[in-house]
Formats: sequence, structure tokens, C-alpha cells
Amino acid sequence: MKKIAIVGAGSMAEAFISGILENGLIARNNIWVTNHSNETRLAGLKERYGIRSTYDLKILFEDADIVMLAMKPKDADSAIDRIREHLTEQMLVVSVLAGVSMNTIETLARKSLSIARAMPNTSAAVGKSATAIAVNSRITNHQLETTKQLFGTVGLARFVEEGQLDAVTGLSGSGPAYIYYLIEAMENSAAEIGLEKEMAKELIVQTLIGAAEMVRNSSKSSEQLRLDVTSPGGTTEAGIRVLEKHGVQQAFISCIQAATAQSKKMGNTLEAQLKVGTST
Ligand SMILES: NC(=O)C1=CN([C@@H]2O[C@H](COP(=O)(O)OP(=O)(O)OC[C@H]3O[C@@H](n4cnc5c(N)ncnc54)[C@H](O)[C@@H]3O)[C@@H](O)[C@H]2O)C=CC1
Ligand SMILES: O=C(O)[C@@H]1CCC=N1
Repeated sequence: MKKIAIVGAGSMAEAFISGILENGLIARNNIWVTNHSNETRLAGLKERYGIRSTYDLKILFEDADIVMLAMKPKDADSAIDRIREHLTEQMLVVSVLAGVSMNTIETLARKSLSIARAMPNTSAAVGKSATAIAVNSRITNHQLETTKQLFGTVGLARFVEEGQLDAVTGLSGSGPAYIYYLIEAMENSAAEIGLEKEMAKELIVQTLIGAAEMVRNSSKSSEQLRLDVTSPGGTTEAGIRVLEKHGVQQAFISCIQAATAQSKKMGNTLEAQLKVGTST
């Protein structure tokens, strides 16, 4: 029977709690969570999921096999400093902190740790996260298996080199927000062209699911799939011409590059503060 101690009780923590319970990976009474100071939030999680919470770190970490770091990167320094005496080399430390390297986590903890650093996304809440994971050399085969299972409960999980995680953060970690941004635009335009809100939402959602399934299942490239929709002199051509005029594809490329750069910057800022040099 495994015990997980989750440090940070925000949206990512909740997504994991819900995923773990859905799949029965860890029993309810072995899922423990804490946060900075918001007792109402902890009470809400207890109420919704029947899990446990505490501010007593001794109780939180006692016999814990897995520790999940799920606070904001800016709080990592103070949060890890507070818990570090409870962290052991035997525990699997799972971090979802954007930009924070495994080396930085060990520096903050002032000890060697078995770490799995992951970049999931909020679709974990519905079991559809796209997660990339890097592990350090101290991870045992058993802990690697546990990591696979843990992230498998909330969606697709792929292992990568740690150096790729900033790019993953820019692409799929932040990715749901880009898609929501597009949906907002489609919803706003639906109102302008005279479609009823609820029905328009259904049509938009089904269009996205359908297009995603086509990309997943078809042997054709996404460009070819787009061309298949675009009849010469037709409606799609008229619409896409406007997107091209506004440089929308280049805007998305720049957006993902900016998010990737921000992930690197967040990590480098923390490393510089710790005087452990700069990351690549
Ligand atoms: N929200 C997202 O889409 C994604 C977030 N992440 C990462 O997940 C982490 C959490 O993000 P969210 O859940 O969105 O944040 P959030 O702001 O919703 O939750 C952060 C939690 O950390 C707690 N916290 C702050 N200081 C603490 C301390 N000293 N000790 C214990 N708990 C403390 C807060 O009380 C809060 O419960 C971040 O590091 C973020 O980079 C990763 C992938 C996607
Ligand atoms: O915006 C952020 O920093 C976090 C990391 C990936 C998604 N949300």
C-alpha cells in the first residue's frame, strides 16, 4: 500500500488526486495533502475526495513512499526548505514545477534524492493530460514503474531527457490555454454571426474533438487534412486567407517560443539565486 504526500493544493494537485482515485492507484486514506495556509481549500479537497490533510509535517511524511511537489515555482525555495528534513533518499520525489531542475531541487533539499520531474497539463483533471517526464539516475526500477503508473492515471505519459522539459512546458504544459484562447474566439464569433450560445459551444467542442481524432488516426499530415477541407474558391479558403493575412500561424510559433523561454528563465532565475550556475 503506497502513501503519497502532496505539497501544494492547487489545480494540479487536485487533478492528480482525482486521477489517482479514479484509477484506485492509492487508497483515499493514503493520499495526504498540505498547502501554505489556506485551510478552507484543504477542507474542500477533503470533502470532495475523502482524502487527508495536515499541517503537521511529521504526520504528512511518515511512511510516505511518494512526495509530490505541486507549489508554484516561486514558492519552491521556501517550501522545500521547510520540508527538507523530512525528505529521504528512499522516497520518490515527483515534481511538476515548471522550469525547476532536478539539480535545483536537490540543492534546495541539500541532499541526494530520487526525482521524477514531470510536465503534465490541467487536462489531467479529466484523465487526458499530455505529460512528459524526466528522471534522475537515483530512481530505482520500482520507482520508475510507480512514476509510469502515477502519470498514466491522468493521461498520456512519455519519458524525455530533462533538457527537453522547457520545450514541453511551452508546447503542451501551457498548451490547453492556447486551445481555450482559440475556443474563446470561436465562441465570440458564433455570437456575432447569429448562432445560439449553447448549440455553438457543442458544435465547437465536437469540431475540436473530431479534428484531434483525425490528426491522431489519419496517415495524412495536419497540413494535408487542412487542405482536404479547403475547396478551391470555397469558404475555408476565404477564412484561412484572413488567418494568413494576420500571421496567425507565426503568432502561435512565437507564442510557444515565448512560453519555452519563460520556462528556462524561471529555472535560471531560481538557480542564479541559489548560486548553482545557469542551466542550459
Ligand atoms: N496549472 C497548470 O496548468 C500547470 C501547472 N504546473 C505546475 O504545477 C505547480 C502548481 O501549479 P497550480 O496547481 O496551477 O498552482 P496553484 O497556485 O493553483 O497551487 C499552488 C499551491 O501551492 C501551495 N503552496 C504555496 N507555498 C507553499 C508552501 N510553502 N508549502 C506548501 N504549499 C505551498 C499553495 O497554497 C497552493 O495550494 C506549479 O509549479 C506549476 O508550474 C505544471 C503543469 C501545468
Ligand atoms: O503557466 C505556468 O507557468 C504553468 C506551467 C505550465 C502551465 N501552467
